[in-house]
Amino acid sequence: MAKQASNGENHSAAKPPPTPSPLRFSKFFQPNMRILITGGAGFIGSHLVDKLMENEKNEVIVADNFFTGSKENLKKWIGHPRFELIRHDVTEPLLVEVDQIYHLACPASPIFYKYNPVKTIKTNVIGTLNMLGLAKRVGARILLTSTSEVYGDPLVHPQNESYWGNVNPIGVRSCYDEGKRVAETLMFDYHRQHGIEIRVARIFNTYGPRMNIDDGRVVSNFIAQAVRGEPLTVQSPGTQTRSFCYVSDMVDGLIRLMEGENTGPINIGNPGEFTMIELAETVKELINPDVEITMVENTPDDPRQRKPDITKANELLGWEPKVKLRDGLPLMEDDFRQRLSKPRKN
Ligand SMILES: NC(=O)c1ccc[n+]([C@@H]2O[C@H](COP(=O)([O-])OP(=O)(O)OC[C@H]3O[C@@H](n4cnc5c(N)ncnc54)[C@H](O)[C@@H]3O)[C@@H](O)[C@H]2O)c1
Ligand SMILES: O=C(O)[C@H]1O[C@H](OP(=O)(O)OP(=O)(O)OC[C@H]2O[C@@H](n3ccc(=O)[nH]c3=O)[C@H](O)[C@@H]2O)[C@H](O)[C@@H](O)[C@@H]1O
Repeated sequence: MAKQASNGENHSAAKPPPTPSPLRFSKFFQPNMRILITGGAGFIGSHLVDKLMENEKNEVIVADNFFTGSKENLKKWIGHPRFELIRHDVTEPLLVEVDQIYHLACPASPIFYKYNPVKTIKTNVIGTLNMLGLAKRVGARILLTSTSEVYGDPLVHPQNESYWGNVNPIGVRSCYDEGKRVAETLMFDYHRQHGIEIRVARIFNTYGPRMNIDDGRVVSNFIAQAVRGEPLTVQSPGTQTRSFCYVSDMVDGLIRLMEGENTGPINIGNPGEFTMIELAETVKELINPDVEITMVENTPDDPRQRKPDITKANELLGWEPKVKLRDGLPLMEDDFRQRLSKPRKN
């Protein structure tokens, strides 16, 4: 019987996990790990694919509906014998035989998740139910990429995993933050009721190459604006804070969580905290000192502060972020300059 993971709380009612797929016992079985990544054509997902494909024992299957992701992000793997790409919407059931599921599928930028909020809810709830059903059928371990948005506009700072959050259930962000909260509930109910091996990561603002140029999130907006020579749009009041994690650190944390023995939820993020004005000033200094910083209107329910307490990730996964914001921004600038055809002036 597989060892039960722990989040430090009492889940003694958890049933043992179902036995793995009979294919694992077939005489043709290769000792490879077959891994499904939903949302693998997106920003974080495609970096996760790159890292998992480095291990020759891994076979990777990506299922993505290309709403915010693209084949371009995966072009180096298309045609590779250990890689498969499926156009699939997770709100529909998926029948594949896998050992692990990284469940990332969900639009992440506020402009995209608010574009079709009902679809965002369906993706979080029905999509997560479908992936849990798949995990149950084949005995796979499943990791959900939840979010710091489950803490809402937090009244506890920095946020640790035991904080239950301050979320508006009927606001314009609810499709995403309440959707992820239900997704977490489903994960733990499948764990307790069916013995599914689960992992829940609460990801804090992540940035890096391959973010959509017009993604709408703050780091990609400021870098695209600086490279184009346009004003950096700080949404008022500009004193709101975020903590930014470079994508390679994030991928390392997600893999450690999947491979470790703890269910989570575990915060994965970089505790370096910046106001949006500080971020704009840093981008201006590093990328284009000639651009202006302009104040624009904000959107409703924007969290006023956000910073992860990563004690748990540190103690349970031996994880901490390595890339500082000042080192990560130039790496992202290179990628944006290339895609925008705006080389550096010497
Ligand atoms: N980037 C961050 O700062 C951040 C922070 C917290 C949580 N997360 C979570 O991490 C995951 C990945 O985020 P990202 O930044 O890479 O976003 P992204 O938008 O780049 O990637 C999401 C991917 O999911 C796909 N997708 C969306 N709906 C789908 C559906 N119904 N069926 C199949 N595929 C679908 C998209 O096409 C895209 O490829 C998301 O679950 C997000 O909620 C990200
Ligand atoms: O990390 C998280 O948990 C969540 O964080 C983000 O949500 P948010 O922090 O609102 O991300 P942004 O849209 O990048 O906004 C960050 C801050 O920058 C500000 N902002 C945004 C864009 C801009 O051009 N200017 C600007 O000042 C916003 O008002 C906000 O205060 C992501 O979009 C979610 O996918 C993710 O789940």
